Amino acid sequence: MDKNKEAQLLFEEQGDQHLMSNIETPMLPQAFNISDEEKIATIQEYFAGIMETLGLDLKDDSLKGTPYRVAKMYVKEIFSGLNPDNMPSLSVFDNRYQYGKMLVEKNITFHSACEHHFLPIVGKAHVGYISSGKVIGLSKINRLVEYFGQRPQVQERMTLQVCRTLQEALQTESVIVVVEAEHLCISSRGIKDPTSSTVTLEYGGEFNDKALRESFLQLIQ
Ligand SMILES: Nc1nc2c(ncn2[C@@H]2O[C@H](COP(=O)(O)OP(=O)(O)OP(=O)(O)O)[C@@H](O)[C@H]2O)c(=O)[nH]1
Ligand SMILES: [Zn+2]
Repeated sequence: MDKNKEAQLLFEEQGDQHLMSNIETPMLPQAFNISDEEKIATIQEYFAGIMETLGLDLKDDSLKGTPYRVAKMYVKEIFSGLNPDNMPSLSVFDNRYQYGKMLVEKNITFHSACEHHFLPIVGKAHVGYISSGKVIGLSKINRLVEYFGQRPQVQERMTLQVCRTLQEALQTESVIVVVEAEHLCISSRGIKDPTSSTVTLEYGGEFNDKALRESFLQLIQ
């Protein structure tokens, strides 16, 4: 069956339920059994192939280290969020502060990469939550955004991943996440629009209330 037809039938059957439940980055199970060093060695080889195919002379002093440099950067830096070992530990503790209103961590700068073109996504995330008894170390929110950013991503999935993980850690549905970002695949190639940006949001619990959502949006302006 034609792929579009298949997707349409699935959508008619399940509404957007299947979209919401499928927020994990699609991964091969064997990926978790390969060490970082093995991944770097393999990627280095393939990347050298890409450079050679482009006609670059890998004997050149400036180019010869590039395959290793790129491989190390992929595994240890810009795609390090594919390795669950790098998931930040989210220190959550009891809310002893008697603080019951919304907490906002805003303007969290992050870098990611678009999974369609492997070009940078650069943006800011804004996160709010209302404690149901648990609070989280502030920097852990920034670390979580960074972790999910360090993967090939689509912005919609990243937004949901941050929101769901915080909801689980804080044991409350009352979390809101707004992500605004520039996609270099839009600004620097293809349509080459340097002024547009992409905004996504996800929320639950008390943020289903329009007035509360609006006061969050006002705070992040
Ligand atoms: N929904 C969504 N789309 C994205 C994201 N990042 C990039 N894209 C889009 O993914 C699409 C891939 O489209 P294709 O037609 O397969 O690729 P392409 O020929 O390079 O498309 P152009 O970018 O229009 O030149 C493009 O429209 C991108 O703008 C994202 O985070 N979310
Ligand atoms: Zn892209």
